[in-house]
Amino acid sequence: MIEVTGLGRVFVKKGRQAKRAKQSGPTAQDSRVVALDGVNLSVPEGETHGVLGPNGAGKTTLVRILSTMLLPTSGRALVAGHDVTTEADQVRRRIGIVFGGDNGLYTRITARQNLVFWATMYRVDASVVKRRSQELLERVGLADRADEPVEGFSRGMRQRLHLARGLIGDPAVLFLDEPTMGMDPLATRDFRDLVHELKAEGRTILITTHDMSEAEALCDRVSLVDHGSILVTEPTATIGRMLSGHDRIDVTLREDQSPLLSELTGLPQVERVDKLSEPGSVRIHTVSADANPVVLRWLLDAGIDALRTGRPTLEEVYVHLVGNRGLTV
Ligand SMILES: Nc1ncnc2c1ncn2[C@@H]1O[C@H](COP(=O)(O)OP(=O)(O)OP(=O)(O)O)[C@@H](O)[C@H]1O
Repeated sequence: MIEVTGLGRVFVKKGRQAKRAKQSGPTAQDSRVVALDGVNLSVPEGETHGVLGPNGAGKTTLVRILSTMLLPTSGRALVAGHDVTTEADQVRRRIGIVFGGDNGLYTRITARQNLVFWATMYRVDASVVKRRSQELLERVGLADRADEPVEGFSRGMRQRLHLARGLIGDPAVLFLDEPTMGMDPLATRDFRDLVHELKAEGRTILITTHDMSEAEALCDRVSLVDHGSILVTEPTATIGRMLSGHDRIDVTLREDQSPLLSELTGLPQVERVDKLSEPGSVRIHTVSADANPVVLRWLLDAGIDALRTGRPTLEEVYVHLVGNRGLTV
């Protein structure tokens, strides 16, 4: 549904931006910014795909190119079978875009008027505009506020209206750029439920986020992006496997077992042992998945049976590859 091959985007800083770069010293002299650098990505129909990365990684640039708002400087991207550069009109008819923040809503007019306006922009057939607007207002829980000006809406309500706006053209592909940024936990939960419903309808969804729990809750697969490149694309559920040398076992030691700690740390199959916040609990990082059975046997023989094994989480993989820049958990 989304096929990206060798996609690149270089920005050339102009005017004051370029002058500032030149003044900042020899390393900053280059006025070119490589926002995307040879990105390859394939998102099949019906998948919810997360694009994660720190500020400036290139996430928004990717979404802007895929939604035909920005031209790439190299490479190619197909969305719903159409080229974003040469068939932009065809692409636009099949996509919906939801950006976080306030862009794209007219606050002095009502929620319903916003939808009717955007329906016209999306060339939705006049005979269905009224019905579809009402359906969407109901769907996002705004039917009872539909005829109030948007300026009185909370952040969560605005974001739900954004989603309704993104759905006005009944899109096969939906782009969500930081959709729950700044929302409170309840509004976030409702918004995620809506995204689940859209996924169940078979829509393809590309979502950018800093939020690991959001990616884990919504995405079938994730791509980690940094400095304009995709570092890894993996199923969310199994991404921990890629840190194969980082399997871990959590154990809780009774007080009389604490002398075993130094023996445990000295085992050749153990990479390191970290204290956890719970008293007596430690996390054992083994040197490889193969080492786990040996360490587990040792623990059981030593009478330590309060234990849990696990793979690294998405957050741990992110921190391993990107560092903790831009992380929200
Ligand atoms: N119009 C522009 N002119 C110059 N540089 C730009 C422009 N738009 C983006 N950039 C640069 O391209 C790089 C990628 O930016 P982009 O907005 O895609 O990152 P992002 O991953 O979406 O970051 P954030 O999480 O902060 O939204 C950054 O270095 C940014 O400064």
